[in-house]
Amino acid sequence: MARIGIIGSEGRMGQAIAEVLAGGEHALAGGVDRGGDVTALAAKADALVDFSSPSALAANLSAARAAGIPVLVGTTGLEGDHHGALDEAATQIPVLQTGNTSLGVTLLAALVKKAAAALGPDWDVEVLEMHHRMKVDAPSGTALLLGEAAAAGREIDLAANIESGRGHDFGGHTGQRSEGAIGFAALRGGTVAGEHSVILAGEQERIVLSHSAENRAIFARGAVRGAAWLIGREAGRYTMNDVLGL
Ligand SMILES: NC(=O)C1=CN([C@@H]2O[C@H](COP(=O)(O)OP(=O)(O)OC[C@H]3O[C@@H](n4cnc5c(N)ncnc54)[C@H](OP(=O)(O)O)[C@@H]3O)[C@@H](O)[C@H]2O)C=CC1
Ligand SMILES: O=C(O)C1=N[C@H](C(=O)O)C[C@H](O)C1
Repeated sequence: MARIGIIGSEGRMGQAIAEVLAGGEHALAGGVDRGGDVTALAAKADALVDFSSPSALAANLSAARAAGIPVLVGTTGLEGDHHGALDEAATQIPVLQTGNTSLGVTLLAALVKKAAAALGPDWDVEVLEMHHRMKVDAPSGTALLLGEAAAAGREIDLAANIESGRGHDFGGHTGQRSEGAIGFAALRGGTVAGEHSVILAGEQERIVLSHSAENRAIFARGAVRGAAWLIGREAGRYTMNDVLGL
């Protein structure tokens, strides 16, 4: 039995993770939110899960390092310096950061990579996502993860090939699609837990690979499984593929 500490415990994901812990084999070590003492939480936990805010990441990583325990970071909207901090922390403790902890999306990313590699650059790739009205970052972490998978399949750099926000300024004339681009579109509304589609559009045919999250329990179960799996591992950066043996 592992003791899991939740950062962002009063949030939507924090509450979903606490529910999974209440009905499962691992225990809740405690939780913190904005202004809480993450160092004290880390001292009584075997692993931390962080579903809070990018601005909290540095303090959360410091607390995990000081306690010598692993951390699974599910927070999205991370930028380059956040990934630098994750790499740095991973020299000392096991770290897993992912935009989506579900089994379904982890498998979907593997399928997208395979499809993009097999179809080649003549097939245009567009990533479409929809989430609830409260979501603050776009594109979603999952959309970026799927875009990375397509880019890896094509052996190109995602950052250099992103095309997003077409028409968002209502300018009207956006120009043609850039050759080889990986496009992103984000919709927000209602209570949608998470919808993602990767559209591969070729000449006269189209493949759509999709995932629908019916509720947050799928992310919460993956987060608990991932955090427990990290305990006792060597320092380093891990992925959900490692956890699931994919
Ligand atoms: N990887 C995955 O599988 C998934 C990732 N996510 C991501 O997880 C994150 C949280 O999502 P969600 O639960 O819906 O968001 P919520 O806004 O519901 O919850 C975030 C929680 O974090 C707290 N928080 C904010 N700042 C800090 C801080 N500095 N230190 C500690 N706690 C803080 C908030 O407190 P307060 O209200 O006081 O600000 C709130 O309780 C998002 O980035 C989301 O995209 C979501 C689902 C799945
Ligand atoms: O904020 C959310 O709700 C979600 N965030 C993650 C993301 O950004 O992809 C995962 C999931 O789609 C729900």
